[in-house]
Amino acid sequence: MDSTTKKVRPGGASVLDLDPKSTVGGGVEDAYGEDRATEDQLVTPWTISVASGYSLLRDPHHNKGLAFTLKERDAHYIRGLLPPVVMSQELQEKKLLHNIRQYQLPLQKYTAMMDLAERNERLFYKLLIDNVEELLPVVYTPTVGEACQKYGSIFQRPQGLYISLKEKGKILEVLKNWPERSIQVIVVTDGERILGLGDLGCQGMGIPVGKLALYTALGGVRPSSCLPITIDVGTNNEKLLNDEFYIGLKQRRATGKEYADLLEEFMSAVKQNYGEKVLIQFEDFANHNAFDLLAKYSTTHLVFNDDIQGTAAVVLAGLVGALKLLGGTLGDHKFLFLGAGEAGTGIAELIALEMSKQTKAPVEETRKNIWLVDSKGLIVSSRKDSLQHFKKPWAHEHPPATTLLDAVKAIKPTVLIGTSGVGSTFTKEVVEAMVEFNEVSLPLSLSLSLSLHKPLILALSNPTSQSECTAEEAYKWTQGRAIYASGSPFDPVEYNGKVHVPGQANNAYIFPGLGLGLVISGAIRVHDDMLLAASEGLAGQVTKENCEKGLIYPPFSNIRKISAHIAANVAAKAYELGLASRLPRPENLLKYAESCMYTPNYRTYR
Ligand SMILES: NC(=O)C1=CN([C@@H]2O[C@H](COP(=O)(O)OP(=O)(O)OC[C@H]3O[C@@H](n4cnc5c(N)ncnc54)[C@H](OP(=O)(O)O)[C@@H]3O)[C@@H](O)[C@H]2O)C=CC1
Ligand SMILES: CC(=O)C(=O)O
Ligand SMILES: [Mg+2]
Repeated sequence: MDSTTKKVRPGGASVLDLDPKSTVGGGVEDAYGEDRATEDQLVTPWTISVASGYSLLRDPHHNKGLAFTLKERDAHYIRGLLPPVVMSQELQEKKLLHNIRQYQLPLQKYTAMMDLAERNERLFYKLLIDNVEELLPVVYTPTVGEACQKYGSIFQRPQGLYISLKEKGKILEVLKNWPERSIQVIVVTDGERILGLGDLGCQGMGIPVGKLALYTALGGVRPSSCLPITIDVGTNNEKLLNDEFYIGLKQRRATGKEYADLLEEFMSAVKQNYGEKVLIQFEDFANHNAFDLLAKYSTTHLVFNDDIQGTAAVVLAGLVGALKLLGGTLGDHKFLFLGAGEAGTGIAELIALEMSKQTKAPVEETRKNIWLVDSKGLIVSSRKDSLQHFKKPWAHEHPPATTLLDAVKAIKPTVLIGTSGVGSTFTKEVVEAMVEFNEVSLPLSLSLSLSLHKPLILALSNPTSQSECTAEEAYKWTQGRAIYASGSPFDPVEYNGKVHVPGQANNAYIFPGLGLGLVISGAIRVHDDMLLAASEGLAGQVTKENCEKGLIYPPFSNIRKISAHIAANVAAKAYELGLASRLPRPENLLKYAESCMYTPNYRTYR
């Protein structure tokens, strides 16, 4: 396509014919009823291209395949380009689901879904939304992990923007090459810590693509306003460096000033190109960059780190859900983490903050109920000098413990949380120890003494291969007593005649609704209280019926409703804090959030 030419469809309609119906993103509906950028946003070299005929069938944003009516086929020059049948979107969906179910391998299903997204965007989202529990594991964890590992060989077409060291000095130009102008959410990775799979370099692109698919499907953010970006500063993955088919820069990772300068140019270019209300979600950066980037840009940009903050909000909501089963308050519990990186310390800090709000005790006090273990053992004060800054607040006075089992025996936690990225680390001995002392130590109130027989075990590491223990192991080793949730999904487990349904503690519950709330309120900064608001929004959706089934999270099948509640809570907090720029404040934020959500049903083309 000639990007400098305004395209006019054969019928004569051009961008000037558009019906200027305003939308949340400040866009308008185009001649097909799709949301596009307004004319004043269309600074050269962008134009709106209005496809018709053959090219319309190849435009995933507008293509409806066999669902084009005969009238539409005439009006848009596609009669004869399709077989004669006209099929409803529902029937197309049924056919595709049937096809996808025929594939044996998850990666085949993933590829089929991605092909569909590239062919017919609305059908992709309809299929995903209507079958979210079945298809989430296909487009997201665990399959997206395998897709990233094989990303170079799977994909023919780019699904996002690649910004490498070669683009230094030209990042603004690169952003302008993206065909959509009205961007509201960017998910960016540098591929250094992809799930628990390590450094996958440029192949990490599967993660921003997957996360943004969930922004749309789960949170209702328009697909055209989502932009996946991978920053390629090299990779330290020897296998990739030696792979002749590797798609990224074949050099070791840039660090220090070179890295910081590229990121600085990127962040400035984003703000310059899209304004200050574009949300930038940092995803799967290694912790030696993640904390610094968040600290540096959270005062100047609308940024959040999903691994540190989104995960924290989802886990806090799960704990509130678990308290409905266990009784007591957060302060009655003792938490032990395996893994003291982004997820571990992020969750720990939000729990401490919430406890501090509840008890009015200083956060330095509430942190004392929370303990973390890293690759060198329990984090204690005698290690303080050699600890990274994000671990230091957790270095309590205590004798050292080298193994997790020793730490569990010493600390006697009621809640065990895995955020290490290493699979099978919650061994039988560790899990049995959790049961043992939860039975014998009844230190707290009488109301808790009975319920503490249920240890809470969260194995958050992704993908499934890195899970600290499986659902089956957790239920078996605790004789069915554990309350268990994992980062990647597990099937229900039957133990001693009872079916146990594991929860999925994944930040996918939070970021789509959080992002929607930020977008609809025109928030200019992310504040910790918004994370608490998001977490409350999720926890509030756990019903009595869920509790009776032992669930600490509501089912993903309700996720659009859940996201709307999270968005409303986050937006309300943004207004309360004076960080919302969309004025006047809508009176009913829940209704407003719902009304803003993208729905993938086909539109009738004029
Ligand atoms: N469920 C969800 O929603 C989410 C899950 N995650 C998952 O959590 C995992 C960790 O992510 P993240 O926190 O960002 O990673 P980080 O690299 O920031 O942290 C990993 C931590 O685990 C520790 N660790 C590594 N190996 C061991 C070991 N054998 N024994 C004890 N500790 C160990 C590391 O120790 P040291 O510091 O000494 O190196 C580090 O503290 C990943 O698998 C990721 O997929 C992440 C975000 C969200
Ligand atoms: C879920 C997620 O963000 C992670 O595993 O990194
Ligand atoms: Mg992540």
